[in-house]
Amino acid sequence: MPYPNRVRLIDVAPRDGLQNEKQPVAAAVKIELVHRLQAAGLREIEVTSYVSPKWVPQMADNHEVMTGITRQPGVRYAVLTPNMKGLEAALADRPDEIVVFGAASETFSQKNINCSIAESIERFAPVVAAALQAGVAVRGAISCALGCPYEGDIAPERVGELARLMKDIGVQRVDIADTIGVGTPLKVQRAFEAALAHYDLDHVSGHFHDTYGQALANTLAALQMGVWNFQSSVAGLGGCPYARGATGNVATEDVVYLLHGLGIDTGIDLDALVDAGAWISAQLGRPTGSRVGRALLAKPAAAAGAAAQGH
Ligand SMILES: CC(C)(COP(=O)([O-])OP(=O)([O-])OC[C@H]1O[C@@H](n2cnc3c(N)ncnc32)[C@H](O)[C@@H]1OP(=O)([O-])[O-])[C@@H](O)C(=O)NCCC(=O)NCCSC(=O)C[C@@](C)(O)CC(=O)[O-]
Repeated sequence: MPYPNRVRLIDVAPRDGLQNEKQPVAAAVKIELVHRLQAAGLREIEVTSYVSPKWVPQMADNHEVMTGITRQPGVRYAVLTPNMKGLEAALADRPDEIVVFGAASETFSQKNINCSIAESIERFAPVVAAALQAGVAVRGAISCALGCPYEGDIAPERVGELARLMKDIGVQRVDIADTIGVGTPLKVQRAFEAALAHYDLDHVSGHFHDTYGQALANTLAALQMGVWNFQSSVAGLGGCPYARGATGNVATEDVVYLLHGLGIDTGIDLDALVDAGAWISAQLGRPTGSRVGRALLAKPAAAAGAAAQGH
């Protein structure tokens, strides 16, 4: 299959990227990060999550962040909601999309949201119905789709089964999430084949962590299947607090460089994105986790500009 002509990227840094930070990150910094991402051309941003602050204290400022951003027309702002309590608080802050997050692994489901997979679907059903009723789009994350920190290998059938359950309760699109970055292209292919039995190509996306350095190869494998929606995190920030050993998401800068090199349109200004990645990394007191970011920041301006165009 030829590569898609365009790819839609969802930057998850403000949520997935910052939920795992040991140090507190001010709401003003999160808001500024969202502004920088939208200025760089991101049209979908995962802003925060409405989860229990006892479980993830880093997202306790969800209301402040969601109400503090200056929204740009054409940008979709998404938030995570695990239950009705989260949904009710989220709806008051007017997200464009909510994300329910399940897992293809029973153990991870218990560790992350304190219930079984079957219970999670029961819990999500009224959340999905109420969001759709309110005119808010619904996405579903299938965590541990390519492997689990507690159970090891995950059979593609389990990904397909969760996709089916999500489809049945009205989830409009699903993310195939490699929570701990153990996937390889063959696993990606099998997991997507399983999900594509229930969702079409326009309604599946890839969410790859880069723990084993496979995330770009996995992105390419999904692209070769026609997948054109991906999640990534500027500066490679990220990780799940309930996934032992998980490191950052693939860096948005690295994915954009790959895509532009393939001649695929993203609508993203790579230089502005690299600046955003350098800025948030400076706020966190460390260098950017993006290889492309590091390379372009080290180059003289003219050469960096050419590289940004994929030459
Ligand atoms: C789902 C629960 C709440 C169950 O947790 P629980 O302890 O079973 O829930 P509960 O209903 O018994 O409530 C416990 C307390 O939390 C409160 N509470 C309950 N719900 C909420 C809420 N929505 N907002 C605010 N507060 C809430 C509730 O009011 C109560 O407060 P108390 O009475 O003790 O004072 C908990 O397990 C939880 O919040 N988990 C979230 C974990 C999380 O955010 N993980 C990271 C995101 S997933 C991820 O990163 C993976 C992903 C998506 O990126 C894809 C990938 O890479 O794989």
